[in-house]
Amino acid sequence: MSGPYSRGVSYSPSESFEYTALQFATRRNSIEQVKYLVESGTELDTGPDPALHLALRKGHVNIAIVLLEAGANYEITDSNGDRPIHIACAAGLIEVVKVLCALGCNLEVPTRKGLFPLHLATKYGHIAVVRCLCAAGCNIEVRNYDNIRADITALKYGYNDIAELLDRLRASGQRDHYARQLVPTSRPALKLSLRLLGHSGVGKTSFVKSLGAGLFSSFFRRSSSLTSSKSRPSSPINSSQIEMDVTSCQNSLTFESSAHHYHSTKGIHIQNMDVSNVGDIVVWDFSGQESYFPIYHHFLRPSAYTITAVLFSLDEPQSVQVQQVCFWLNFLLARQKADLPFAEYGPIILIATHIDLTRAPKTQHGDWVSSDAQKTLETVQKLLPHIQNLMDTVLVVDNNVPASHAFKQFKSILANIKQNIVQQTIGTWTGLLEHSVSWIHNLRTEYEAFPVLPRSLFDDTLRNHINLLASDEHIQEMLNQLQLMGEVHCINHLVVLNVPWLGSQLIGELLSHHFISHAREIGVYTAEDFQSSYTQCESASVLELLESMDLCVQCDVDGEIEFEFPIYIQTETLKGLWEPNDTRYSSRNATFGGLRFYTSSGIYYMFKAIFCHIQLHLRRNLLAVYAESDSDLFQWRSGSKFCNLDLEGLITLDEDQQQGNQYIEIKVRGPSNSSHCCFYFLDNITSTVRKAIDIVCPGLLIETHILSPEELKLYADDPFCYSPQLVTTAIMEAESTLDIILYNPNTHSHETISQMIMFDDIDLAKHIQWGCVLSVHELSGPIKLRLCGFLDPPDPHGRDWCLLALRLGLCQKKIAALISQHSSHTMRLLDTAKCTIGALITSLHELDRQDAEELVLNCAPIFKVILEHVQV
Ligand SMILES: Nc1nc2c(ncn2[C@@H]2O[C@H](COP(=O)(O)OP(=O)(O)OP(=O)(O)O)[C@@H](O)[C@H]2O)c(=O)[nH]1
Repeated sequence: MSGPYSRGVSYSPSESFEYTALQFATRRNSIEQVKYLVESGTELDTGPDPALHLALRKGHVNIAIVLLEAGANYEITDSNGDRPIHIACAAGLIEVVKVLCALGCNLEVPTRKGLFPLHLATKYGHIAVVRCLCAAGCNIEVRNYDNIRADITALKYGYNDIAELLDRLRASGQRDHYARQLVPTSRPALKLSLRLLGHSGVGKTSFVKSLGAGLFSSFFRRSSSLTSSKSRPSSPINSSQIEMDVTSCQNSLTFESSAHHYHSTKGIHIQNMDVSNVGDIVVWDFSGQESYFPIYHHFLRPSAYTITAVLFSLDEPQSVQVQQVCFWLNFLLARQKADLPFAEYGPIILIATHIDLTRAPKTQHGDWVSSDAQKTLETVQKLLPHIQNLMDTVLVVDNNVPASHAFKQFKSILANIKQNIVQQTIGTWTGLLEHSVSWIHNLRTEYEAFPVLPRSLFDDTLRNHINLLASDEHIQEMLNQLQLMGEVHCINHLVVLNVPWLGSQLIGELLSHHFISHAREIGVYTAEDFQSSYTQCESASVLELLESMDLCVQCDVDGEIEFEFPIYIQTETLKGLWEPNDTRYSSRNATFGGLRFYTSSGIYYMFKAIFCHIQLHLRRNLLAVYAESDSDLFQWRSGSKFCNLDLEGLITLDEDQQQGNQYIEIKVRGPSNSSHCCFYFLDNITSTVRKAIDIVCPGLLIETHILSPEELKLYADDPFCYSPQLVTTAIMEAESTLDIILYNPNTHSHETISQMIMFDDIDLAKHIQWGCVLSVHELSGPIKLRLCGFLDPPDPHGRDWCLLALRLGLCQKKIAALISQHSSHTMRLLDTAKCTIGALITSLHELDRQDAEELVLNCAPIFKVILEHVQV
């Protein structure tokens, strides 16, 4: 064995001993077998080299932990005279050291050579292990058989950081204090967050002001509103355009910024607020202005400690209210991974504002009654049945009357939520967290000009000022808590110390309509150019932060460093980008192919906020994958052209006038006999686009439609799109996939599946796996979530998850095991069922669940590309 095992604790396993099944399984790293043997009660500590020691020698951490949890003896030595703690410390197996310390293992025993666990960790430079041992109370004064302390060992082997740590621990005499700080207390760590979403002008900021208003200021707000009510903003939705039937796919959501007569929120306004009867909460007021949407995903992660309020104005027609609410619920859902337990997503409440501008009646107690608000809630519930955490109540407010019953009701809802989740937070509050809150406060002053620290500097500073023994995990856990409390915001390797500054000053300015309209048309800046446009902070630091937020990408253009900001690109479509008369692609055998991404029905206007991220990832892809080859990427507003040798790809954001929805189109073309290259080229672009969508909107449902290659070749303005439902149904019904032909109503001709997907090269079939033969486990989280919405509620004819489970071949016992109070039955079924997507579609069809069947047909992958090692 190489590495520290052989050097640190020299080891020669006893040859004469015959291994047990457990030892064999351990050596082979077969965790399943180890678990099986442990569960069947096998002897754990047999022989001179017990399984636990063997696992550690081999570095099989998971097996070692299984054995420890099963009760393996951790205080015995192996044939070499080493205990598990010796082997783990020498090898730096921090996870095992943590478990051993938690079990109370003896840390003051030397190896045969007289090295203590602390000496071993020190000798091999494992500072995390040293911290863990010190926090667990090991003796830092202990000397080995040569009378040498561990800090001297550290110096001898060149680990000055460890030597300094041990020195400081000895000098400060604070070791016990540090250790105590890391222990969770029974104090709840809860600080509720309130997020407000909604179109511009619906009254989010006014709601927050009223929520925070005391009795005296309530009077003031009321009287000032009476004088200002005439200056209510014109709605950002042009009502005259809107004649929407919410059941149809036509829609008219618009975000055109009108000249507001009020002070519209810039970016995200984040503030701490002390709400009477609730306590401290953090309020996140998200501006309704569209230019800020591209960064909201950073701040809309799921959290059980957050309530999200979606506001709408009763002054709008009801169809517009429904459409706006659906937009924001879909917006939120799209930005949250769909695979967490329901309890991880905080509740969502609808708030109807501007009731005072309607003719709604009041009760005798002076409370408003609005059947419109109730109708909007009910319609939304019907349209989006899968949103499980939408509260069954809608609050009706006149934002100018903070003392009204509605605000009291909202406060009591907040207090209830807080009460319900307070138990979950027990065990998260530590002395480290407590000290950090005030420390960060001071740090903010120190870094006032630019309150951002790289994570490594943050960790070092925290250890130097607060706790020398805090491990990376302690700090991570503490940062998670601080982030929930709105004290910091972590983006990749950066820690932002002042979150309100990030939301309002930085983002609020750089993504404001004003800044964007004055930005450079081509969206490219050098650091100096950027500095002259944004003078508030030093440009290098800001650019680093913006790059980690995926707002810009750094490029080296002939030795000069430039930053491309897709969000600022305003250049209109370049002429001559996709010329039919380009001779390379005009021969009869030239190759064409493409597809469109649509959002699933009922979800509108999601792509605009994502498209700048797609452009950013296309640039990164070019730099990472195609840097060496003859490639180029041209980008303009709503489009990119990617060229590699003779292949060309066009990626655009377009709007379907008929459907009233946006889509992303990707098409590629190549010269004669380039099918193979085109196929992988298209796959590379498609994967890059999907990656960007998944990063921004991991919960978004996407449909992939295939464009008619024949019409692409003819440069048709609006080529026919074969829907995923059409293609997958044909694949499932066909005897042989390659025989499939589909009718194109535009050209009145037929196209084969090979033409549509494989650039007419049948050989490529071996690089494809059809979607219907993939396992159901490959269905994306959002599809599964929708299926839960369809199949969880009991069906009057029994056509729900239960019958589906029967059809998928599960026995009664297994079906009974799917029933759970805490998670969706359908989700559990989809996670356990061992069947293909095709079998699921067939079963749903047989069950006559057209809704669920269509969903899977439309959103499941049509095919998956098996990647080759050598690509274009
Ligand atoms: N009459 C009446 N006016 C309201 C009500 N709520 C808000 N307003 C007015 O509507 C205007 C816009 O309100 P804001 O609270 O700033 O809107 P917002 O949702 O924060 O808008 P953005 O910051 O642009 O996203 C202001 O002039 C408010 O005084 C309400 O319930 N009744």
